[in-house]
Amino acid sequence: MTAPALRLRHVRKTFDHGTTALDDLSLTVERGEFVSVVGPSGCGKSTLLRVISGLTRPTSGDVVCDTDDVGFVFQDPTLLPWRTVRRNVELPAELRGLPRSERRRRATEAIAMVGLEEFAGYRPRQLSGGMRMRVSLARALTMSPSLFLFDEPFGALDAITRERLGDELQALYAARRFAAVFVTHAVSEAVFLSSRVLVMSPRGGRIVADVAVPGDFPRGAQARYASIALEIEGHLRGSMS
Ligand SMILES: Nc1ncnc2c1ncn2[C@@H]1O[C@H](COP(=O)(O)OP(=O)(O)OP(=O)(O)O)[C@@H](O)[C@H]1O
Repeated sequence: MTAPALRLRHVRKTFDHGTTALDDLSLTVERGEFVSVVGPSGCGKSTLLRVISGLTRPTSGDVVCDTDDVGFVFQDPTLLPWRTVRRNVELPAELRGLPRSERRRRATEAIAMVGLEEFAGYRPRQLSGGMRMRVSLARALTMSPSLFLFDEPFGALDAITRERLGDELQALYAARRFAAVFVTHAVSEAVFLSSRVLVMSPRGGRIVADVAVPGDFPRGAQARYASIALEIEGHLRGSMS
């Protein structure tokens, strides 16, 4: 049996002033599994991603994750403004010391995957918000990580761009089958993209529901409105009452 992409066992994170952001949280994400995490603001979603990535140490519990094989995509695309699209996308390969020809090959492939071939020579300020997010996605794709961590990646975009990027991300997932932990406030987005949706409680950072989403990938647009979304909304409301 292959090892899962990620395993958390009884993870607790309590900050110095006493807030418990994660409380006895256990989670396994299998290879190739796309898991979304929804929950109200302040429930611990970002802390969960920080603990998984090793940026924050848990107060107790274990995290098993190969952090060298993880790609990050945040709400803020965090591009270097003085670099072109191509040079931004090349950055992870450059940091790993890959030869120039290999960096270029990987960047070309990743830029094509997000449909930005014509913009490879542009600087970030010349791009729209959606295009900058595509660059951020391409940058994460260059090292072909087996696990992606997404922190509200489409949260700052307008509704149409958000949907389009959701479609593109799903097409990438259908082709590459990486594992993912995708944090979002949007239940319809979570249902559309995921094989499983976790609902976190507003206080105390616990998982209160773990809902499998049926349906093969790629899915049609109507999958955003599947009845399972109502069930998840119900869990969310229940956790907040
Ligand atoms: N570095 C920190 N020091 C102290 N408290 C923190 C720190 N980071 C987060 N917290 C607290 O932990 C709790 C969970 O925060 P977290 O940012 O993980 O929530 P979230 O679900 O990602 O919120 P949002 O959806 O608004 O981004 C909050 O009460 C927050 O105030």
